[in-house]
Amino acid sequence: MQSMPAADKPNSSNIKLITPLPTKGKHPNSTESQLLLKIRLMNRLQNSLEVERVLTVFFHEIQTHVTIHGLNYIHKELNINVSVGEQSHHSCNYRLITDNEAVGEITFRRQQRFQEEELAHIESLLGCLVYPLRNALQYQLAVTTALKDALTGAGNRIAFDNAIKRELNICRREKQPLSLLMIDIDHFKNINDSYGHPAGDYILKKTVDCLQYSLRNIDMTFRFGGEEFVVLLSKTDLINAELVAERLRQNIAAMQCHYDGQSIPVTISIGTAMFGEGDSIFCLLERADKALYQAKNQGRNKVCAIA
Ligand SMILES: Nc1nc2c(ncn2[C@@H]2O[C@H](COP(=O)(O)OP(=O)(O)OP(=O)(O)O)[C@@H](O)[C@H]2O)c(=O)[nH]1
Repeated sequence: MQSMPAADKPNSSNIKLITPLPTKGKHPNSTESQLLLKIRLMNRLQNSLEVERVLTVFFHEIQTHVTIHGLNYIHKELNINVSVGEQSHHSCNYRLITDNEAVGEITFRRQQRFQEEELAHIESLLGCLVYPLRNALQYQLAVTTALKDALTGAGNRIAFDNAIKRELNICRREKQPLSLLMIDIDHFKNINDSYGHPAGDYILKKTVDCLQYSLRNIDMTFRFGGEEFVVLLSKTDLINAELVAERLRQNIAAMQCHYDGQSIPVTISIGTAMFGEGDSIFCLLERADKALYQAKNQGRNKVCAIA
């Protein structure tokens, strides 16, 4: 593990020093007690493959040796940001690297300034965190990848099946509306035929980027098949779903797509449906599909809804 040393702010008094583990008659800072402490910590850290859980365990364990009020962890590439405890005035941060692999950045916060002895203790305990954290990151990456469409980055069918079950439960329990958009790129075969398959792939990616950019963070986009996508709009009734669908339609039509020096016009058709009482997932999808069929029949680049 390599670490980037702390950047701390001006001191205040009343510094709480490290409280080592009680040991049987030995000096707490002896190598043996340090080793036991690390073994215990590593055992605890290896109990989970969830990044947040690993960090929470580390936060609670480290607290018994060094006073820490808050911990923040960031992995930019994986878009992970975890905070445990409270924000405080003084901080020290470390960049974690193992086997040439970046494992993110961790910041410890507290109200009093960190002392050199404490920083050394934190650094030595961080050595126990790096591998369990790396394993948790790899697990999270594997799970996320398994639920994504490799080409576009949208959720795949497995992700959709999971999401719709979860959203339906929430919608029933909280008596909130739930709407679904079935989206299809118009004349996509012509795009492939006229500009080539790689251009078609590029359009699929651009379309998903534009859909996601145009939606709220909580809305979910899934690739259903070839050039067909589904958007789940939680807590959204049919009227608002139509407004969202119309915004998506307009944004896609205004999207600039250039491939190999050629400009490619793209439009989508959208079928909209809302989950009703006693509805099944199958019925909801069927209504959205019917609405999409109507949009195609009405000349494409259209939004249709079925209540
Ligand atoms: N480039 C590319 N093309 C794909 C992919 N998956 C499916 N397709 C193509 O998408 C096209 C879909 O064509 P159709 O189902 O006839 O639909 P369409 O041409 O969009 O016509 P309408 O939906 O009626 O407007 C087919 O030519 C498929 O080969 C993919 O991952 N990449």
